[in-house]
Amino acid sequence: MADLPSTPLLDTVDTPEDLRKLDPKQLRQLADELRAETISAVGSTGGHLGSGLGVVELTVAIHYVFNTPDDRLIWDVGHQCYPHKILTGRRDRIRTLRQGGGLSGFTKRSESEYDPFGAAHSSTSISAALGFAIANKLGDKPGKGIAVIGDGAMSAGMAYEAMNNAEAAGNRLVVILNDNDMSIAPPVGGLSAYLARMVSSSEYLGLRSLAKRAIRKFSRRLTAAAGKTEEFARGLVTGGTLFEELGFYYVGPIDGHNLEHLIPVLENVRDAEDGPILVHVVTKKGKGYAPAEAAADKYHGVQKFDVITGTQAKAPPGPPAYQNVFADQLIKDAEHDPRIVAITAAMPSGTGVDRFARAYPDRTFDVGIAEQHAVTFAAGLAAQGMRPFCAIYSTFLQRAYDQVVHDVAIQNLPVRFAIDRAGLVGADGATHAGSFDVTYLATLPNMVVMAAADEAELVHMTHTAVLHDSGPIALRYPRGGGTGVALPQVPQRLEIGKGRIVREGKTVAILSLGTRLAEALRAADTLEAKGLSTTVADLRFAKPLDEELIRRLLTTHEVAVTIEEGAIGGLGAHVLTMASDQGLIDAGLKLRTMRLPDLFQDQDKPELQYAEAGLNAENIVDTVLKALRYNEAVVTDGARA
Ligand SMILES: Cc1ncc(C[n+]2csc(CCOP(=O)(O)OP(=O)(O)O)c2C)c(N)n1
Ligand SMILES: CC(=O)[C@@H](O)[C@H](O)COP(=O)(O)O
Ligand SMILES: [Mg+2]
Repeated sequence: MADLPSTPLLDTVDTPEDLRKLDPKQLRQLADELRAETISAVGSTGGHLGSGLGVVELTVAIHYVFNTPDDRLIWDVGHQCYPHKILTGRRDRIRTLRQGGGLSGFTKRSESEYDPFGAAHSSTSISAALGFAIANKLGDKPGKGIAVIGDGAMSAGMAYEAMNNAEAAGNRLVVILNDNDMSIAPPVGGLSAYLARMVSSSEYLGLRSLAKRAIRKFSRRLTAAAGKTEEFARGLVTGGTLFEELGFYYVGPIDGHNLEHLIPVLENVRDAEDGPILVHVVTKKGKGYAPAEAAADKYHGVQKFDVITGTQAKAPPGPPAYQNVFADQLIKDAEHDPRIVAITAAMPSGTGVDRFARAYPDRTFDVGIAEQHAVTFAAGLAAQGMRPFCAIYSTFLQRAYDQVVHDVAIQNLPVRFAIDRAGLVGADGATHAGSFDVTYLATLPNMVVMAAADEAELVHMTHTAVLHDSGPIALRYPRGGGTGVALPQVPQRLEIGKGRIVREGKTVAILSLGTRLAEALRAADTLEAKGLSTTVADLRFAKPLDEELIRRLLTTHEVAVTIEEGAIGGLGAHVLTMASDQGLIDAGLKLRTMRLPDLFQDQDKPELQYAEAGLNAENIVDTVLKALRYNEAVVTDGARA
């Protein structure tokens, strides 16, 4: 393990109360030590780094100036909150970040009173902070709502819905816009260009013009306070802003790494009688760590790394990642079909859309963090005869559900949903798990839902989706690398609603959807060894079901088990409904469904998460044996209990 950094001042600070006892002159040293500790911790765990490094000074300043936890501090997304965790009583566990049983990589209410609101999906902070502010106002309790939101997160509609409604909070609401001119990838769109213009065109005002302007903007108290400090003067920009039009007092742009600017400005904002106030802070993603500052992604999310060199641990060479298999097939299809376009909502590399963009820049659209818009935009494209692929993580597509139903499914428009990160995702935990897409999509009329069992299947499904023009279609696949099967040279067009038999048996039927197929096959080996002849089917489609195949399996086997990487209400529920509707269980068939448990699973290694979920080969065997009321010992002898 690398040497731990020397942090004599940070060692004296366990909570913000300790921090607030320091002399302002000590804060620079504290920030430097906090940064070193953050780098050291993430070096040993991996995780989100660049965003946290960019808000080290801001974290120190906010806790120094405001009265947390009574002032309710909400970090948007929460991926930048590691320095905050270190300062709020969790330093002793900071090297457990994102590990099983350890600290979450995001803010989490159950972890600390300094995390008043859990996050991980973006752009919720202003709404939540407004809720806290209004509740305190109505309850006559002290405490503001403070939202820290990034420029990337500011691209989502929710942020504007909240600002549009914020006036009632008055000075109880403070929004700090952390503008580092980066999302996960470089930011896109008009808002980003607007912020860039504001930053590049701003001039620091002299004290006199500040006074004039401040009289116009703020109450007398704030004006008087502001007049005392040249630093505050530097923080105000001339001219109206979009935020002012929305009813906020705008302060900024401010250098977010300069504590001598930040502290007085935040003190004035804290003491302002009017509001709500938006403070525009300019920071650098990856600040203070050369390898991060130099990286194209500013070290947004990293593997464990060597702190001295910044070299990240390399994953051992293995099969290609699912998102790249998807993108590469789409690129091949797009060669012959100019109607194919790809859409990402601020996740170009995670979804493989960056590869598509390199091949077809004009046919690629990064819409920013705007999943709802992405889906309706795709619906418009589809209605006009294009073949749009909306590549969105399962968890983030949740946000666009109404658009999926209302704009796509009801109109039966051929939008293609490439649903990445389906199933359990590991270190990001419950907020990012792709547990619900089969449930929420397969319930919709017109929708076709496919799940790839391996990367070869993903090639076929991508190609099938390209050619499916009669309505919406979704293909889902997990995070990470494939199974290592050979990729097909020629992709097949799959027949919609038709599964395949992978292994034929007589007594037990395992009906698998998605990448649990490998576990189903392992289970079949064990069952065969116990004398139970086992069929394994890869259903491929959760909707429409292959009713013919399912009926055959359910009527010719003694026990049937469905298995999937999704929550209740998915494949199992649909098979059960079909079996019940068609009277297939009346004659005594033993039908069992295996799916994710009805709880939000915390972060861990994916294989341990699946073991905890009870979706491994051993669990399948166990389910079958229990269904057949076999006694293991008797089974081994080949006799029935
Ligand atoms: C609804 C939603 N979509 C996508 C993401 C994935 N995501 C996490 S952080 C991030 C970039 C955020 O950029 P910004 O708010 O500027 O914060 P920074 O990382 O620059 O500090 C994205 C796209 C998410 N968390 N939530
Ligand atoms: C914070 C956030 O939402 C993303 O950074 C997410 O952690 C990315 O996950 P992947 O690593 O699966 O792309
Ligand atoms: Mg940003």
